[in-house]
Amino acid sequence: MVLAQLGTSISDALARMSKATVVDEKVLGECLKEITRALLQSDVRFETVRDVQANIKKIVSLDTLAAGTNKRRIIQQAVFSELCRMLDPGKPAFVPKKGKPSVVMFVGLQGSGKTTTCAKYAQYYQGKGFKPSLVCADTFRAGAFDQLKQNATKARVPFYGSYMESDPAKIAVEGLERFRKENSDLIIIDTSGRHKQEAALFEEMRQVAEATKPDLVIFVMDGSIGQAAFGQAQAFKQSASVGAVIVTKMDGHANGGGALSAVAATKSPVIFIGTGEHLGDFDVFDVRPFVSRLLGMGDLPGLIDKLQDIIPADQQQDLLEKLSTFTLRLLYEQFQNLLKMGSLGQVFSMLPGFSSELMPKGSEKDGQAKIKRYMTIMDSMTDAELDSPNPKKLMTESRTIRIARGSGRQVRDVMDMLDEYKRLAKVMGKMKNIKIPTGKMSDKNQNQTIQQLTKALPPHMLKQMGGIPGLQDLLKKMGGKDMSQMLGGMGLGGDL
Ligand SMILES: Nc1nc2c(ncn2[C@@H]2O[C@H](COP(=O)(O)OP(=O)(O)OP(=O)(O)O)[C@@H](O)[C@H]2O)c(=O)[nH]1
Repeated sequence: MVLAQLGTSISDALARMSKATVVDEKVLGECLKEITRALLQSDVRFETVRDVQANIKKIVSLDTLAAGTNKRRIIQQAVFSELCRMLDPGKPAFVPKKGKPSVVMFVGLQGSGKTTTCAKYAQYYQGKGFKPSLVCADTFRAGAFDQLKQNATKARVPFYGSYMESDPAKIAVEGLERFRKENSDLIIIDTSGRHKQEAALFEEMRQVAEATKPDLVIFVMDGSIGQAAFGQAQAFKQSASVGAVIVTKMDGHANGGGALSAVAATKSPVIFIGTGEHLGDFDVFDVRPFVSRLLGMGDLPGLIDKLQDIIPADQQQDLLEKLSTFTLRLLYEQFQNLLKMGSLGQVFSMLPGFSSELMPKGSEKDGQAKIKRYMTIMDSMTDAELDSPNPKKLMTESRTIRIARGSGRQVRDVMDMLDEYKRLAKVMGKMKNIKIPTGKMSDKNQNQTIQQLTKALPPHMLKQMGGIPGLQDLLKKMGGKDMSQMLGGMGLGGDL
């Protein structure tokens, strides 16, 4: 089962339970059965699923819950915290520090996505202000150096390698020396892979590690192997003092839930997940926000991070000002920003309860197609239409027919697009006035902000965010961010 489906199945089970008039043992039992089934279908190990189920039952002892307690909320929280526990090995990994030279060595089987991931990792840290560099110590696979070179060039990161030298440890040391001289603060070493775990691979890894003394060894693993991840992660951990894991190909048909929980069971921290072939298809793996997204509860801090990567800081203010008149052109620009982000689903899934109409879970491709369709329609509009503060009013029958013809779509499609715009503009209008005070918030400030948010947010979104306690939690996490900046950056505050 693809991860998005796992999340949907679990949230569906919780939603069905929420609809029951009374939550009794039978309703709880049904809900747990569905959750168990979803986890097993996602290839999570049987023992883990059994523990999750037992722990939820332990937390939610219906008999002992006082009358009047919100049983649904307690069950939801229990599911949330059990999923977090399942994925959290409770051990943080080494984190490179800017300006302080670190060496990170990548290991993994052939085809796991190691070389691609080295470049993604370099690009990620470059975006955080580091000076990364890449060394190709893979002398086993012909073409490995060229591939790394290509990726490094794309990421604009300096690289080192050799077509002639056959000793990987020697190349690694030469690369280290070169980049230390150039003041790189994050030297990333890509090593050879093999088709299977074998002595020669481990011996080579040992030699490279001995010669370069890495601060961190990252094991890269293909997420589609599901439960088999347990054995693989265990073997690498023992042979190469692996300090962290990156699970790749979490975008495809991967039994990602299985791989992640299996890795966590070896007590190895997963630090990133690969979600596609492009360099930007790379997400920090942080258990709580991840589970939150999985259950459709959103990950706003993650979203802010992603947005800040995409919309340069100097354009954010500009965007805010433009927001005061939310025109179709602005919506068009925001769609462009979204498409630039590569996998749209990643971004949308970070929005709490984001419109099931525009971007249903598991159907991100359809959502993307819809956005492109809307953009084609807007391409057939005149400047006056795009810049109008009230395009619906402007839209006569003849204009609508002209736009439909021009874009090769039906009149109905044009109307759909305008409805979507209206819906987004309405929420945007409410959002832009909400200011979250910077710095530490006083209780009074926090209460005021919560009151504003409660009024502005659509009721179902508020519910999905966990009501007022959920908002309080969110504000704490956000510190001093401005709500309109956060949502406005998307141009899509809409039926979030
Ligand atoms: N869909 C998807 N494909 C990925 C991801 N990461 C890597 N790939 C693809 O997986 C294939 C193998 O990736 P490589 O980076 O060449 O693998 P490698 O582990 O370095 O292979 P060796 O150098 O032979 O050991 C390539 O086609 C990548 O584009 C990911 O997160 N998602």
